[in-house]
Amino acid sequence: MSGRPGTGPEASGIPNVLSIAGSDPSGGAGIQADLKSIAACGGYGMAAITALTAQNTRGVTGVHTPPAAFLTEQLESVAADVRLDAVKIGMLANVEVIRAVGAWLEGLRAQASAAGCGDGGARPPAIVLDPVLVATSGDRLSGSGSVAALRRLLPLVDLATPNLPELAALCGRPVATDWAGALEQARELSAGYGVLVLAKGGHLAGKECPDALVGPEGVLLEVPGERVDTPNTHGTGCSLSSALATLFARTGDWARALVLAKAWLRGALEASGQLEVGGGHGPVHHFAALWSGAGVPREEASLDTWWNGIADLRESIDGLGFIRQLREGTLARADFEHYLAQDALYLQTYGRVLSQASALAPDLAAQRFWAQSAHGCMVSERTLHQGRLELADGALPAVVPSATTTGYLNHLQAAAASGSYPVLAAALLPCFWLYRDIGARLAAGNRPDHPYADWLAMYSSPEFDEATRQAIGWVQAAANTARPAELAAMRTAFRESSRWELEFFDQRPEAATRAAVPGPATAARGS
Ligand SMILES: Nc1ncnc2c1ncn2[C@@H]1O[C@H](COP(=O)(O)OP(=O)(O)O)[C@@H](O)[C@H]1O
Ligand SMILES: Cc1ncc(COP(=O)(O)OP(=O)(O)O)c(N)n1
Repeated sequence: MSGRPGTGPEASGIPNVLSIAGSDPSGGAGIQADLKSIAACGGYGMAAITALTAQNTRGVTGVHTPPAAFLTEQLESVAADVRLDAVKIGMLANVEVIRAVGAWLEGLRAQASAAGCGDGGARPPAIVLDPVLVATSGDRLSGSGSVAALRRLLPLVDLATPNLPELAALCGRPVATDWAGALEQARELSAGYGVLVLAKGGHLAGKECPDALVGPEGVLLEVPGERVDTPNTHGTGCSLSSALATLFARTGDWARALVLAKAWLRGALEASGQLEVGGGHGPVHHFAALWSGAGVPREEASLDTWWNGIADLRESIDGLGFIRQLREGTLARADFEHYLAQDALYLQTYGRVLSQASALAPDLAAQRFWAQSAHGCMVSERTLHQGRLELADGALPAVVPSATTTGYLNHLQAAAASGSYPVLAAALLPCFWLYRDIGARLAAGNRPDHPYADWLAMYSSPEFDEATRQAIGWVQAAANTARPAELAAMRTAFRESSRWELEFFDQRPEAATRAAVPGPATAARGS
């Protein structure tokens, strides 16, 4: 999913990104949203205005469209002077305007091929088309005949980002009612017009909000996402498409740009309540991350990137006989009890380390989260283990910690001893995230007569899901403001804990017997 070779900013590393879009005077959508998004994502933003709208967070009351020839004049003026690394196209109010943009794009292409693209000559910018037809409020933003004209624009762009109604209109089909239907329409559009398509889940019903890059053969990358519970979704399409254009210009890869843009937009949606703008669908908080000190989206600070970076370990965990047998309910009781005994030993020290994260936390809310997690670990999970292992309250299983249990706990205690809250939080996260991930798949095999039904239910419960979501949020917040060396240490700690999780699931009873070496974990357990 890389772009054309060489596309991207020159020496400064700051790409020049042009938005060709309408004006939203309330600032949440159109060129205003685009310029904020481009700046928030690390680009230099420019805007050629296609139309003036009179609108606010409740709706659109008027549209004024200047002559298409004047748009062409704006585009030619900017392009004659400024190197364009990416272009985002938004609201094009009528067929004449769409044709003017199409003619300008063809001119750019012709210039690039005449100059010998790739040989040090002018390169065409990456083009993102957000085919705006109707605003969130339901008001039309493009006139009749626009759909056919937009279809002719598609082969001239690199990526199209229609929402579900726009996708359906471009395909000439009814609006998709589920994600599978949306992906199929996106594939059809991609194959029909030779363009990469971003299928967007914003208009789906339900708590999931996925997006997917789709090519002529089907899905290239799907990025899942939970729906943020907010009315402030005005301009999400404009913001995402300009963020994508900017981040593609910075990374040269659509998949990497999407992962970063989606995480950034999520933060902007979550922080939208901090703004007090209008009484309808308010804007997202484009600068939430920037103003919090996190800076522009960085791949190395994105937890989605970390998660993708442990795909090999996750695959290995999924492939373990232990996990398969646990799901099927065929795991031998002795094996399960061995695992539980080691887990009980692990959790006692893990609870202490969670308490240390609370002690190191930078603010009261984070302090409370880690303290509650320590409490949850010590009470609920120990209760489950004690019940299954038939232990008296507070008693530990009469086994020695395995080399794996000891090694994992040593790693966590070393993170705590480093005194760095971000590093410790990162080290603690896989025990939430990997369990939630595995728990969701294990839960699919759960049934009332499953021998380990209560255990499977705990790790797929809404409470554990929520705790994991919050843990991810706290670690992401810490990563956002971490300096490069600390960020690298966080990522190493996260991967190392994930590797220990794999080993923990893979340990065998005989390995534990061999490895009865008391280490620091044992000492901590006894105190
Ligand atoms: N409530 C929400 N929570 C999380 N992401 C959302 C939410 N609403 C929209 N999005 C995301 O915003 C982007 C724009 O989506 P969509 O609403 O489908 O397009 P448009 O704004 O063009 O109508 C997509 O990445 C989508 O997943
Ligand atoms: C001037 C202008 N352009 C585009 C839109 C539609 O914006 P979009 O990002 O698709 O967001 P929604 O408002 O539909 O969520 C607009 N309203 N005004």
